[in-house]
Amino acid sequence: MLAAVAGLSLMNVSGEIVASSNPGPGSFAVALVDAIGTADAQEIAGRIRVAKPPLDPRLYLVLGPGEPDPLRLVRAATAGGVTLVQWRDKSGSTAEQVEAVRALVAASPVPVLVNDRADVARAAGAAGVHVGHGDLSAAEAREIVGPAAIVGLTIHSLDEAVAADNAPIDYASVGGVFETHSKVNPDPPIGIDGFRAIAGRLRQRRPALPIVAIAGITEERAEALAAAGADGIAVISAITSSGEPGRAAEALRQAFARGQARETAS
Ligand SMILES: Cc1ncc(COP(=O)(O)OP(=O)(O)O)c(N)n1
Ligand SMILES: Cc1nc(C(=O)O)sc1CCOP(=O)(O)O
Ligand SMILES: [Mg+2]
Repeated sequence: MLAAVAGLSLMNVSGEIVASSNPGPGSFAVALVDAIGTADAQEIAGRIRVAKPPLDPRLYLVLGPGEPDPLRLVRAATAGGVTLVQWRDKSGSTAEQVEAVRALVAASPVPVLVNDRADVARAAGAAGVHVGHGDLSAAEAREIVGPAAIVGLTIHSLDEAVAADNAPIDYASVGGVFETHSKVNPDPPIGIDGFRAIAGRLRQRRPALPIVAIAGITEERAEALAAAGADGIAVISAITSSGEPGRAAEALRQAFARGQARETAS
């Protein structure tokens, strides 16, 4: 697969280089063969344009090996409206994580990201990786997963927002907005006002960066966060503990859409 992509990229970029010198129709083919034969690897690499998987962060489900049937959960939740999935395994071996993520990628109709482990994301063919304070930096994660992958970054404070100004990321996740029982969050919840302040600082420098909110998000809070300008909500328990993941996802999506409508109207 990689060899096929490399070969096609070499052909495409060589074709662009030759076309830019306006050769006549009779000499294009010869010039193309010459360009391929003398191609400079660095120049080709620098000219390749890569398409990222589309990122729709509206309803982001985070789940891990504690779920009794992760694939079934993801199928139901995505049918209900989950737009992005993250595998978050804080203790499994590398081999276990790669196996789990490969299965998830095959089962999920939406992009799957891997928490913390850029190496696992790459090995398992995931769409990208999510990192936070104390993990690989965003730049290090990007080095591993490459330019076509999605890299997400947790932001817990205004200082972290400032530090992220030049980080090579595709979205930021701001939290912990409310108290959560799904992980130990040492800092007090930032609340909706804290979310607004951090999102505002991130958007000063990067107005187009998608920003999701995380921690303790329920249906009611989903609406309030959308109205406060969130591009998405990331949840664990609101879906995994609901008993009906498809319905829970639908309700969260509807609540989020109501909040977005309020934001647009204001
Ligand atoms: C979408 C999303 N947002 C935040 C986090 C938390 O990341 P991090 O701070 O690195 O903590 P761990 O999840 O690694 O314990 C996340 N995973 N996903
Ligand atoms: C994985 C994670 N990160 C958080 C952060 O604040 O950085 S909160 C969190 C768990 C969110 O789970 P729930 O939706 O059940 O509260
Ligand atoms: Mg992490």
